[in-house]
Amino acid sequence: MEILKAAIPENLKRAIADSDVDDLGSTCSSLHRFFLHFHPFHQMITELADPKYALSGKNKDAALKSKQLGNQCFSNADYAKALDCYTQALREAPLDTGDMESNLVATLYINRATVLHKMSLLVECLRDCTRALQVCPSYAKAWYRRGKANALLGNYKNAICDLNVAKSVEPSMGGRRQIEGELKILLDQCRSTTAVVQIQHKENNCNTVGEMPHIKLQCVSTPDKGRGMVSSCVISPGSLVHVEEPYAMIILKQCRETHCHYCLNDLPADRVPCISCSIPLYCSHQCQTRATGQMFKIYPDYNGFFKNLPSDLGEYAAEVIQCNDSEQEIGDITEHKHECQGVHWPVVLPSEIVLAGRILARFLLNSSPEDIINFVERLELSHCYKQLPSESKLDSHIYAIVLLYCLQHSCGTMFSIDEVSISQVVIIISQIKVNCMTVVRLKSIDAHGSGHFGDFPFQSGAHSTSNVEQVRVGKAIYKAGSLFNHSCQPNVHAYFLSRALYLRTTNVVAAGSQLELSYGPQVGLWDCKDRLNFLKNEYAFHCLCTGCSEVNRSDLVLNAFHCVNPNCSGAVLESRVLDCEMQKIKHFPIPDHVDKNDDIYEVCHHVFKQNGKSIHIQPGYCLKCGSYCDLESSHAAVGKALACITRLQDAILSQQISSIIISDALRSLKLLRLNLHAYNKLTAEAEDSIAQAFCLVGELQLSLDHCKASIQILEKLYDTDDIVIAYELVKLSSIQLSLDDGTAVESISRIDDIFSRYYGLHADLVFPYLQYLRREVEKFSMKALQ
Ligand SMILES: C[S@@+](CC[C@H](N)C(=O)[O-])C[C@H]1O[C@@H](n2cnc3c(N)ncnc32)[C@H](O)[C@@H]1O
Repeated sequence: MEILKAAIPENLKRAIADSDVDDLGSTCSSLHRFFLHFHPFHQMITELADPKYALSGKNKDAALKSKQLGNQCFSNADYAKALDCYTQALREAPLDTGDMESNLVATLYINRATVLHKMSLLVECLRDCTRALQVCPSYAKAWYRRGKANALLGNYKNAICDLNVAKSVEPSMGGRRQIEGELKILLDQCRSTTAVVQIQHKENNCNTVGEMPHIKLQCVSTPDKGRGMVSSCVISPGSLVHVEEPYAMIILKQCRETHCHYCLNDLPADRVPCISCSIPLYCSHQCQTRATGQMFKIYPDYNGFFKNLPSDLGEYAAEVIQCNDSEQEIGDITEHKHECQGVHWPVVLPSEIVLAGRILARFLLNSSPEDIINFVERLELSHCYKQLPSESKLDSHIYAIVLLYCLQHSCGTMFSIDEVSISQVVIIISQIKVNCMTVVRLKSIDAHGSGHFGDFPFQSGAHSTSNVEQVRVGKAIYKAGSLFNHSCQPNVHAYFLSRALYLRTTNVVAAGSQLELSYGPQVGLWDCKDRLNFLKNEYAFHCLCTGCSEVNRSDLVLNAFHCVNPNCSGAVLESRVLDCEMQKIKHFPIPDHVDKNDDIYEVCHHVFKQNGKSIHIQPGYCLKCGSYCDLESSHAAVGKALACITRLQDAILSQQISSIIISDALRSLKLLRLNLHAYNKLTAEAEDSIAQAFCLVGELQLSLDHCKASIQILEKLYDTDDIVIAYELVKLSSIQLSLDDGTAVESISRIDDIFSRYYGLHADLVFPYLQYLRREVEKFSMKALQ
């Protein structure tokens, strides 16, 4: 890409840098003309899109090599490695090798099932057996392995059926005898138990709870933020106001090996590869089918096989093999289909560009190629082309042309590549910048660094804090979701279940007020200046929300220094923050109305003694008492203290905490408290690190004290019932539980309240750790009763 960029003539680069939407026809056709005569461009497109260079295609030899490696690892009892090798082999193996009796894919599924069995992952083992049977229904070993897994799961009747089918299709006498022996044992076990009988064939399913929004929202035009969403009635906190499936979605590159490429949930151990290329991995055949439109089925007619079995067994076998097929519904998304030939471009191009390709492919699915002229208009998304920096305008021109050529190779000649189609894609790329949502998942992670999405991170009594982390897993365009504007003091919370976007109110929303979510920055997270810069760089707009236009305490104190007067609670600001805050202070409506108990009065009373618009304050002067503070020496002291805290954080990461490092950190904390405002976020972060360190060395009471100190500061920066506080309370409660401290009950009840307001009925699905916390509360109640 850099070669292309460097070769573009300067005057063309300038024209693109200065261009507005109306100029796109001319800039796009000039750049296109230039590339058509530039040999490296054609070479690049060939390497990206020609199936001849498809290194990510299926490859039987590579699959056999990976299989052999897997067999070696299995013999050495290295099951984790064997699992990886067989999965890799499944990624590489072509499905239809023509040989139904010893189909490579079926063999690989059974090899992997054997490993999963050894690892005690029986449900996963069962699913792999079923997959092997879907490719090769007469595979005796697969029925046998399935029977063994079902028996261990207590599904005795199914296990008996599996082994009976295995016996019917097993060609060797010795094999049949072995199965008979197993059957005898099973029949005895079955007689002595009243086991639950259930055909265990279900694939992984995407979790959802069927809650639907009941409130009707309207899209209105606003004077300062364009279109926005409002409700005509009052909405109470915790109400679900919007649910939507994405128009297009893409997994982030760093999650390709860990999350399903369709639903973005965690990949299970029995992950399923794409049928036609070696790139995506899915959590189930259901997701794979929805992403590619290809059914996992090569056996055209199972009936011949079923007919040879006794009728009851035939019915059973049919149900096992065909169950997933009947549940398949292929929507019109199939977003990987046009990328699925093992060619390079979907792997190499940035995620946003591949997402633009998915949007275009979906549009073309329901429209004729000439409609490309209306592509942007029909999508009805706002864009920011004019506001983009020069470099981004050039990049979007280059990527639009490259993407269109790649798509043309992959989809056939469905549209002509000219100034119209190129400028439409340039705008789509700028629409993605403004409208794309980052899909995140909550993860609980313990202080030792091991992460858990679904499980509970530690056993009660272990010394560990449990942190909540948000992990970015994908990017998506939600057409209606894009109509919600941003606020740094949002009244709506966005979260994702599988692919769906859920929006829930967190506060009371008055009738006619806008429903606004946060695009990332929030009051309490960063100060106003940082939020404005972030939104300008990432989304190309100047934020006009209440948080950025009206004075609030959090922005005044988050990065503030301490007044020289030790008893004064006033904030002292450096020029970077003061410039931004002064604008807000000058427009603060009625200073007389600031109540003495008001939290703003607490930190900047002096300012309001001055006269409205003529207010003048210098950096370094206390906003409450007017005293001067030498910020240079404060900066030096804070810098030294922070270096010590960073050393502590490194020691936590490498688990090399010494008493010297902790003592240094405690001295640094004192320095921070002396020099920084009492609600400065850096102090909260230092308190938090010290709490973690004390926890790791088993000093739980000290850990608890510092964790509480950190939360007390954060409660001043955020609302006390903000979700961020709930995440911090998760840490606090984990320490309280380790100490067997009954106040954990109060923390957990606060966590529960906040989570149900932010996630409603989905709280346990989004963060399963809550169930563990509630069980601990029950234990406390039981103890109290004894
Ligand atoms: C995802 S769109 C939201 C819907 C948009 N207002 C529309 O008319 O389509 C994001 C765009 O809305 C506008 N916007 C959203 N929140 C804003 C805010 N807090 N301040 C100013 N403009 C905002 C900006 O133009 C931004 O690029």
